[in-house]
Amino acid sequence: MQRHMKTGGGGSSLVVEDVCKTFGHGADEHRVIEGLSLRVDPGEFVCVVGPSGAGKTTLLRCLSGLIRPTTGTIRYGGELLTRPHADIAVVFQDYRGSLLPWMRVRDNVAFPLEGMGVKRAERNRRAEECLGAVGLADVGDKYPWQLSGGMQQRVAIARGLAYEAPVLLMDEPFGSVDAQSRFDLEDLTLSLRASLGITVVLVTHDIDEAVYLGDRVVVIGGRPTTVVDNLVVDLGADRDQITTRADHRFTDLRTRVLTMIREAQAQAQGEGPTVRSESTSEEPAPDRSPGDAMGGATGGTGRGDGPAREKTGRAVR
Ligand SMILES: Nc1ncnc2c1ncn2[C@@H]1O[C@H](COP(=O)(O)OP(=O)(O)OP(=O)(O)O)[C@@H](O)[C@H]1O
Repeated sequence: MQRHMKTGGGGSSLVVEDVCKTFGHGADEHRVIEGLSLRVDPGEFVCVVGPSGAGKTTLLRCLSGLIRPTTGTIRYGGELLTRPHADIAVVFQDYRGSLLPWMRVRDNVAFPLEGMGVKRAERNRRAEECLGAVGLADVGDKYPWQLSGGMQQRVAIARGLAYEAPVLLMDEPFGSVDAQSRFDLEDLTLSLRASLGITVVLVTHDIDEAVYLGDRVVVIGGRPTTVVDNLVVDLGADRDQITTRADHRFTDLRTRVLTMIREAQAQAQGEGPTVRSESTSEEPAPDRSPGDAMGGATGGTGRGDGPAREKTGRAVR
């Protein structure tokens, strides 16, 4: 792996505090997210799961600075995030919509750097380096349509890495590829994270994927959406598609997350119990630190350093 690639490590903390996001106005107003708080510390790998339409992409777009919350704040390194930040790169959902078919692969990877004022020689150097990092050192001269779906998604990841940003946001990045490519891309992401020390926030529909990849799994849901739970994944740093997925701790966590999502779905449909997050309570318990109240990893990032436990935000009935 390209250990000399620059990323600046995991950057700074991302802190989401009491965020609401509403679309539309008047009769068309739709409050998607309400009172959502979350903290991601440098170097963490946090997966966000929730029912379809819960607002996962909306949350990620807020974290990227592409859209702003209606109320509440998002801070990066203590500073209010009001626009895209050089430290935060995004890999979008569908490579087919994000790669430009008339551009060679190398130019696709280098393209966003042009707008950042990076000189051509440096753009090409970074593109080649990032293509090497995703195992595509020899395809720079090809066009995206000459590559398989899995390879195209690797190109999209290489483009995210080319920013050399310490924080990588990924929106359902493997949703469009076949199952085997998905496993390969998951392992690629884990090894990039380990070698570059970056912070990753990944949104996925796939609960198994979230548990396999994450140091933490943040479950969102409800109506409007908030944080339902925040689970530490105690599976250690070395994960393997066969043995990790067969581990009883993996299956236990998957069952817990799936149960919570089903409850959140039922509640959103007006059938189930009210699911309310302690971590997003307007009045955090007095014995909690602000970090705890925000669903953060205060007292450790939870990277395989203890038994699976709910840090904050337990579902309460
Ligand atoms: N720009 C927008 N204008 C109006 N409504 C929007 C906009 N973006 C998202 N929404 C609405 O916000 C809600 C959440 O959408 P979002 O795509 O964030 O959910 P999601 O959890 O990512 O969904 P999925 O899992 O199906 O991809 C949906 O009801 C969607 O229609």
